[in-house]
Amino acid sequence: MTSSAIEATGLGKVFRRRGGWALRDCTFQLPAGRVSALVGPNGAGKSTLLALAAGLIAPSEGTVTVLGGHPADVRPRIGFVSQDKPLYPQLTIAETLRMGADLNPDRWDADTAERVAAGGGLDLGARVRSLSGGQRTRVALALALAKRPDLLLLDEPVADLDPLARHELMGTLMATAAQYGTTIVMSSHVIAELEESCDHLLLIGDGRVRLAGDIDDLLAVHSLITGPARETATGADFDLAPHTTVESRITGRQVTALVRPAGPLPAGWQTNDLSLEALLLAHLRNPAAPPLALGPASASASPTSQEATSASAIPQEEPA
Ligand SMILES: Nc1ncnc2c1ncn2[C@@H]1O[C@H](COP(=O)(O)OP(=O)(O)OP(=O)(O)O)[C@@H](O)[C@H]1O
Repeated sequence: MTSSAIEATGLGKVFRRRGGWALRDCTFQLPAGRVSALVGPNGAGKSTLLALAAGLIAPSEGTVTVLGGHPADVRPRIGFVSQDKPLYPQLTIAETLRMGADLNPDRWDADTAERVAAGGGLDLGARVRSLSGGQRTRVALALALAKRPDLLLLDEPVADLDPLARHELMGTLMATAAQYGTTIVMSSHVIAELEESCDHLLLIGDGRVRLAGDIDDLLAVHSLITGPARETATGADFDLAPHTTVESRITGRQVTALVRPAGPLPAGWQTNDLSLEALLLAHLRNPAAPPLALGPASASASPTSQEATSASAIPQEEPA
């Protein structure tokens, strides 16, 4: 069975001044040694979730266990790159890296720190305050990677990098994960990027878990289907019961739908290729679609497409 790097139970966070829940009733497990994508619309609670896992803020309710312990106790084993990448503006890059080495004497990888920071032609003597947003990101990633963390939490890590830097640093991240078995959890709005690098998904919306599981398993339990609409006195219609419909659209006499099949599809319906992007966009467009969390059992044993169409392959479907 896959062990968990992050395990949350009923996790919630409310920021008192505003009074609203940034995160509510989140229960999920993110597997160790894998690369997980954290996705959700603006304000969904992704940064809040990563800050809770990094031990920077405390939950208002529920618990989060990280690397088997309390986040604050395992902080030396966590690398965290937050969205605002806080660095000391008056220090040079070289001084920043020295500070990283001083703070992490037992784990520091000076070669990695210099290689990542100096990539893209950056002068290590430059002051942090003179750096562009993307250059600061490079320094923040150098600090996080040089710590040789067991868990890397990255909040939109490449959003402000140019295409070459993005390619280079994503390659470095993936190589690190492969070489050291580092668990990576990264939030991003760029689905194509996540599709290339991640094998596990956590989609949150409105502070709650909407979709969780191995990406291959999640794709296997959904089908993008097209079929004929019925002519009725009031217009075109269709009935996809007993399948769970995430999204449907009628164009002329044809219906296109993303469903979680609960058995064989109706005669005359075709199944089309489903990409991660199509799966995510359909869930993002339909926040009322029933949430689905595939547990670790399905992560270690991917369902075949036939098993995936049976109700038993959809273990934790909940009402919307
Ligand atoms: N320090 C804070 N004080 C008050 N409210 C906060 C604070 N941090 C976050 N929030 C609120 O919590 C909710 C979730 O915010 P969060 O930054 O976690 O979302 P996000 O998914 O990371 O969004 P984005 O994709 O825009 O970065 C939002 O409504 C936000 O306004």
